Amino acid sequence: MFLELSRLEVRHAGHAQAAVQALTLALRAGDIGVLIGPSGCGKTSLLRAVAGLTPVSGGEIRLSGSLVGSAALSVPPELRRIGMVFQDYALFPHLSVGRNVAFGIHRLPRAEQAARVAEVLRLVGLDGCENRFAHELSGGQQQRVALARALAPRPRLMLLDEPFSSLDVDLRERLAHEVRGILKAAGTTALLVTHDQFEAFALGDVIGVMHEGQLHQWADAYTLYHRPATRFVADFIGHGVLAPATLVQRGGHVVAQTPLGDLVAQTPLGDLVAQTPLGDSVAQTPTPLDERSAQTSPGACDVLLRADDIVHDDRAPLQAQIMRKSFRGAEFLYTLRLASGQHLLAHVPSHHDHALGEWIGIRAQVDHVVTFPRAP
Ligand SMILES: Nc1ncnc2c1ncn2[C@@H]1O[C@H](COP(=O)(O)OP(=O)(O)OP(=O)(O)O)[C@@H](O)[C@H]1O
Repeated sequence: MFLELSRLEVRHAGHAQAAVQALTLALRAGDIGVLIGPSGCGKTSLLRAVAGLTPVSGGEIRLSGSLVGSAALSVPPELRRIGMVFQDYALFPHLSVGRNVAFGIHRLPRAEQAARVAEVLRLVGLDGCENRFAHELSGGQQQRVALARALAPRPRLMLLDEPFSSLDVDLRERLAHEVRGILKAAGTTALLVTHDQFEAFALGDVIGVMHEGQLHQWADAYTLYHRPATRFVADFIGHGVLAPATLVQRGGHVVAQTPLGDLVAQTPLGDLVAQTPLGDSVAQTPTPLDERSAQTSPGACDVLLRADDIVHDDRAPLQAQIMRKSFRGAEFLYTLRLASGQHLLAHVPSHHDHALGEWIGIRAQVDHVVTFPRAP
């Protein structure tokens, strides 16, 4: 592993609670890790600790196997060979693009500097822009210059803190894909912070969901979405609701009795099978992390029903009333209410444009049945 954080703790003066608490993760060389979570969950504190800009109060940070940060030892930021890109790109507006990019390599001989500047500008798709001024460039171009500047000294790790948040939505998504391509082409290991899950999905090989200083899950996007390890991850990633259900033993199976009918587990502690009108499909339960995690033993539980799990079907006997709808281009996100009062979310193709208050037929088509202990 290239970057290893073991039980990392970061405390800020005047705060009783640590901003980062006993956080452990590992990132392989060449991989892009993304940290995501609500405002104040400790993402920036973690990134700054890795950079050496904020002291570590407990645990360890290792780069390539060497200890660079702990409560007892802190390798200065300039010796960690880490490149950083921030939200506001912080370019020098009165300097040319070339001089901005050369900022971190001014000790190199001039010819080498110029060659490296040209090389990284080519990498970010701005070849030949050396003599333009930073203030003449668009926001997206400026952010690519910031990336080129951070890459120029050949850092062994890149840290990016909300690098796209000052850009408009369209540009953000395009740039997220571009930046992934650039980091991969440069072969750089990177850790990026964002609060936007689409950005995280577009960029990350591995994604960490943080909440109140703790890492709830560190996994690829598919696993986070389909096998959330905690209620918080289930709620934070994607659209869905946690609905009350009861797990009962029936035959050799555990059955989740849900507001949308029975979902059947193959074995008491094994994978779950969703019985759907299209046939049974095998689903997996999350890997339990701790007491907040998946429930597969009989009793009251909450089952995760994603907006994609609820299918609108005029012939379905189960009816739900449309409480709210938001147009998302190809589909609507409907907020529905069952006669029991239970709310659900459903993605429905946008040609099914029903009125608010209308009752529509729905059924469950659950590929991954995920259950958690009932909330107190
Ligand atoms: N320099 C500081 N001094 C004191 N407290 C701080 C400092 N920086 C952050 N904190 C506190 O630490 C906690 C985590 O903040 P942090 O900025 O790491 O979160 P974040 O997830 O990056 O948030 P955001 O998405 O809003 O940037 C917050 O409670 C914050 O108030």
